[in-house]
Amino acid sequence: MFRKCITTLVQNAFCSGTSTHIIQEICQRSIHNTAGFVRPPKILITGGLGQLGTECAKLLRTQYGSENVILSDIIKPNQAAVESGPYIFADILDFKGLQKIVVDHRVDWLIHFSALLSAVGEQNVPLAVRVNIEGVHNVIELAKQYKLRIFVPSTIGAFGPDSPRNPTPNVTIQRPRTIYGVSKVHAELIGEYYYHKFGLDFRCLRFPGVISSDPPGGGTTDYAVAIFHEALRTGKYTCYLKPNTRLPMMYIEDCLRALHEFMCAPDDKLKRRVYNVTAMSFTPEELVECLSKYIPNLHVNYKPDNRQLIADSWPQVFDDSEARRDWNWQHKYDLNNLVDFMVKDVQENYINAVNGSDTRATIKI
Ligand SMILES: NC(=O)C1=CN([C@@H]2O[C@H](COP(=O)(O)OP(=O)(O)OC[C@H]3O[C@@H](n4cnc5c(N)ncnc54)[C@H](O)[C@@H]3O)[C@@H](O)[C@H]2O)C=CC1
Ligand SMILES: CC(=O)[C@H](N)C(=O)O
Repeated sequence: MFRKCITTLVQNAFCSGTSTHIIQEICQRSIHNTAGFVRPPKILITGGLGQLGTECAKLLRTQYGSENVILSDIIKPNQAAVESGPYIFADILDFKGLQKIVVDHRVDWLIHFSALLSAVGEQNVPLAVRVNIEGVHNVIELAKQYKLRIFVPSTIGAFGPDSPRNPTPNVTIQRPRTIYGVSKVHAELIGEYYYHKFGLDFRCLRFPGVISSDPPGGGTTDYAVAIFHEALRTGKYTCYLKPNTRLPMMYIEDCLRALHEFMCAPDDKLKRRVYNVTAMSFTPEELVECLSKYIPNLHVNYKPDNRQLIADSWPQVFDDSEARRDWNWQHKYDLNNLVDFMVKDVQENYINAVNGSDTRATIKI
């Protein structure tokens, strides 16, 4: 089906004189074997039951078919995850186990989401070293051996107190002070090294705080998700960052579209293997002001904890002009429509589904 579709698209594109970049894009998104057979890529997502993985699988399954996107993690999936497509156990620290999956499922693309985020990483440094550094060694080596295209996300957390913070360009001083940041700089550099040394098709985007209604995994930017759940449930929220802490952020839909567009971008468009991407920057008090339009009596107080130190060392405004220039990255969501979408999503899928009306704040939708 996909093969037919691609062939027709390519033929139509040629017949109608469609520009070569569309033909190139179609070709980038499909796999050719020696007989010229065209099929969709088989994609393995590691850490697939986390905040980004589940949504990423949904997007890629609509593009390439459910059976072509394999979700993996070390945690027990819920019913929805099992029903939505293939799910398998894969521990990122088990090289042979990963090797078997790649071979058995004839994987072409690897999207590597397994990680310990910034706040939980500080609480268990040895585990963060293993999962975030050893895990990256495993997937990079695997991708080299089996000639996979590999995506590894990096983060604003790959910068530190010596980096310029407003704006933070693509190439500048990094020197992060969290194990999470150190592990992400390591991933960026080893990926670039494998690209130059072995021709590995390594692709990496540095994401800002990603906002979705799914529970976040223990990062410094989590307040921007938690506030929706708490405020819509109780009308109150206690924020662990100071009200004026500015951080770059992005709505999940933009984040995953960036990932997909970047994975499909023709190689000759990419001047780097690692790009900054972002959509907006805001502070907790700016988010609260926006959210107050939906929850007029919203009460937020501020009790900064050790995540404040981390946030104070991160970029405030992220410069993603190189991604915009090279592969035409464009965000869609700003603060206002992000809040609009989040309020509806959390209200419909979490609050209404779980709570009785007595515990809910008064919402104006
Ligand atoms: N969520 C965000 O705001 C941002 C995320 N990122 C990156 O995106 C990736 C995904 O992030 P999230 O989904 O938010 O993280 P998450 O914490 O929600 O999910 C990470 C997943 O990794 C899995 N994992 C842990 N140890 C593992 C192991 N030994 N083997 C296999 N899987 C294991 C966990 O079970 C979890 O499901 C991470 O690499 C993160 O650094 C980058 C920037 C921002
Ligand atoms: C920005 C990130 O990488 C993540 N959300 C975190 O706060 O650790």
